Order: sequence, then structure tokens, then C-alpha cells
Amino acid sequence: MSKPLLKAENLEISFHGVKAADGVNLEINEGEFLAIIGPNGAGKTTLLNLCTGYLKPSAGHVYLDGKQITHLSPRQIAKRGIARAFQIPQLFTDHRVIDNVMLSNAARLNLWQMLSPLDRPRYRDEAMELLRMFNLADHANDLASTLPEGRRKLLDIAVALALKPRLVLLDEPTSGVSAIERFGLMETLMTALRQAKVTALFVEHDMDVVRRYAERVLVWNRGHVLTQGRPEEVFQDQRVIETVVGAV
Ligand SMILES: Nc1ncnc2c1ncn2[C@@H]1O[C@H](COP(=O)(O)OP(=O)(O)OP(=O)(O)O)[C@@H](O)[C@H]1O
Repeated sequence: MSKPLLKAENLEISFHGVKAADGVNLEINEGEFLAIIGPNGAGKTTLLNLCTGYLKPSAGHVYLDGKQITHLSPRQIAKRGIARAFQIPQLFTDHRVIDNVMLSNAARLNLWQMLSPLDRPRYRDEAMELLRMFNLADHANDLASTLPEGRRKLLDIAVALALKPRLVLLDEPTSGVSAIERFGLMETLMTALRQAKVTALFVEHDMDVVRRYAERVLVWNRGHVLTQGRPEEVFQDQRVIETVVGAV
């Protein structure tokens, strides 16, 4: 059997006596599109923080491609291939849409302080290609602050993909987006992820989105995985109906 792309083993962390990760075990396989659902405070964002180095577990380990990354810094982990998009997009809102993606390209290539290379056609071409994948090419020269929320979310994910990750962790990609726009956003996102051949894990509260798009669902409760499986399986599980679906 093939090695999982990401593996978490017995992760533990507590805040003021509350176990936000209480023996977390999970595996993510290459190419999967995996959802995490669970009630508020269940520990979903904590898991993303543990996998990206923003939090360090008091016990347990995280492996990327079989290599331990538990004690690496967020920057080192990003360089190894895990990128992240936040619930609230982290953009340079007073910069143009294309500049946001080009700055991410520059970060990947360690060109943080050098602005002049940003004008090089190569970075511009790479950024435009990503913007096209996310249906944002027509907005390339707009200020990021002028984008509606759905497009801002997509730009934030495009910025994450500019790092050329193997795995992207998405914290509530559809939050703040109207119910009518959600499926359109998800269609664009799925197409872009497939084109970029990136594995993705997304935290989501909209169960219709999970049902339609997730290949596998991890159900979170009180800091650990309550159950997991295909959407049609987990949504029939009485424990899931009681603790999660009824609670979100
Ligand atoms: N940095 C932190 N400092 C203190 N407590 C924290 C911290 N991060 C998380 N917690 C606590 O850990 C628990 C899990 O929080 P977490 O944000 O991971 O849950 P969640 O499942 O993502 O919730 P939501 O769906 O509301 O975003 C909560 O009790 C939260 O208050």
C-alpha cells in the first residue's frame, strides 16, 4: 500500500485543561479531497495549526511523506510542501490581485526583500496562469480590497497554491460566502486543485458542500476523530447526526 502524504500520530494539546487534540490519528493520501466537520470548539483549527507548525503538540508526531515535521517552524513546513488558506483571507488588500500572487511566488523563491524581480515576466506569467485557474484573470489589476468575499477567498487559495504545495489546508473556504455562491466557488476550487494536482483538506460547516465535494469526511468531536468515511456513510451514522449535523 502507498505511504500516506500526511500522517498524524497520537497528537495531544490542551488549553487551560481543555483537550483540543486528544490522541489524534489520521492519514491523508495523495490526491484526496478530504473534509473535516465537527461542532464549534471540537479542535478542527487546532489540527491545522498542529500540521503547519503554528502549534506544537505536547505529545505525538506529524509526518509528511514519511518524514517527521512535528518540530519544524511554520516556514520550514511551508517549504516542505504544506500551504494554508485561512477562514479570513490573509491578503495584501491595498495591493493588486496579481501582486498578491506574485509576492507569494517571490516568497517561495526566497525573494522577500527584492521587489524588482516581481516585474520579471516569468513571475507575471506564473501568476496569471494561477489567476486563470481561479477565474480571477479579469481582476488581475484590481485592488484585492475591491474583490467580493467569494473571489477574495479564491485569491487567498491561489496565493497558497503559488507556493507550489503538495498539500493545502483550507479553513472554511465557503464561510462568509452566500449560499447561492458557495457551489460556484467550490466548482472553481475543485477544478483548480485538480489542475494543480494538489491534495487538500478542508474544514467546513456547510454540510451540503461536504456531501457534494468531499471524497472522505473526518468527523471531529472533543479533540479527536469520532468517525470517518465517505460522505454517504458518515451522514447516516447516528452519532454524527447527534453530535455534529444537529449542532452546526
Ligand atoms: N491558541 C489557543 N489558546 C487557547 N485556547 C485555544 C487556542 N486554540 C484553540 N483553543 C481552544 O481549543 C478548543 C478547540 O478550538 P478550535 O478553534 O480548534 O476548534 P474548532 O473545531 O476549529 O472550532 P470552530 O468550528 O468554532 O472554528 C477550544 O476550546 C478553543 O477555545
